[in-house]
Amino acid sequence: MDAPAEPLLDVRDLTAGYGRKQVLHGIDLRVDEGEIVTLMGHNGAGKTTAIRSVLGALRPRSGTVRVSGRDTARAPVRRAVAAGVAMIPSERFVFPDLSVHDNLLLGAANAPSGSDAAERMAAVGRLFPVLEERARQPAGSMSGGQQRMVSLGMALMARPRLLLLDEPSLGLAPAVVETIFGTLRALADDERLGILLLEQNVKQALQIADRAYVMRSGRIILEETAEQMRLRPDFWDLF
Ligand SMILES: Nc1ncnc2c1ncn2[C@@H]1O[C@H](COP(=O)(O)OP(=O)(O)OP(=O)(O)O)[C@@H](O)[C@H]1O
Repeated sequence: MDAPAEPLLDVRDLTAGYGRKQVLHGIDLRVDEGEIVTLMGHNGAGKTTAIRSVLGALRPRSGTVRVSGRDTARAPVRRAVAAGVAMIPSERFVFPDLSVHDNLLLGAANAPSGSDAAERMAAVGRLFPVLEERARQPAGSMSGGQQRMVSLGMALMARPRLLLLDEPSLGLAPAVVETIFGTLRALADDERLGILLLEQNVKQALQIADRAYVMRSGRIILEETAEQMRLRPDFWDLF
C-alpha cells in the first residue's frame, strides 16, 4: 500500500501568544493539495494568530508547522514564501497609484525562478477578466471588490501552493463574493491549490469548503467535512 501523501500544511499541537498572553492552546490542523479548509470561530478565537504562525510572522511557543514537510514557523518568512505560501490580508492591499498591471507584476517578484510572468498574467486575466480590461487603470480607482481581485491576482502571480486568506468577503457585495469564491474553488480544483480560509461569512465559506474547523478560545473544538457542518441542526450554537 502507498504511504499517505504528506499534507501541504500540517500544524501540530501549536501554542502561541503575545507577551504573557497565551492565545493558541495546542491546535492541530491540516490542509491537503486541492483542498479548501475553512477555519471558523468568533472574534478573538485566535484564527489570525494561527495563520501568522504558519507564515513565520509569529514564533510559536511549542508545536510544529510544516508546509510540504518544511518547518516554516521557526524560520524567516522567506522560508514560507519559498515553500509556496501566499497570504492575503483582510484589508484591501494594493498600490493605489500603480496600474493594475504593475501591481500584478510586483506580485510576480515572489514567483519561483523560471516561471513566466506574462503567462501568469494571462492566467490571472482569464480568472478575473476585469483586471485585463482595466490593466492600465490605477488600482486605487477600482471598486473595493475589484481591488480585492487585484490583491488575489498579486498573490497568484507568485504561483503559490498554499493560500492563506483572511476574510476575503469583508465589505464586498454578495455578487462579488460569489465571483471570488467561485474562483477560489476553481483554483483548488484545477491547480491543486490548497486554501486556508478565515471567514466570518460561515454559510458562504461552507458552500465552497471541503472541510471546516471551529475554534473557540484558542482551541479547535470541532473538525468535520463542510457538508456535515452545513447539515448540523445545532450549527449556530457552535459560535
Ligand atoms: N499583536 C497582538 N498583541 C497582543 N494581543 C493580540 C495581538 N494580536 C491579537 N491579540 C489577541 O489575541 C487574541 C486572538 O486574536 P486573533 O486576531 O488571532 O483572533 P481572530 O480569531 O483572528 O479574531 P478576528 O476575527 O477578530 O480577527 C485576541 O484576544 C487578541 O486581542
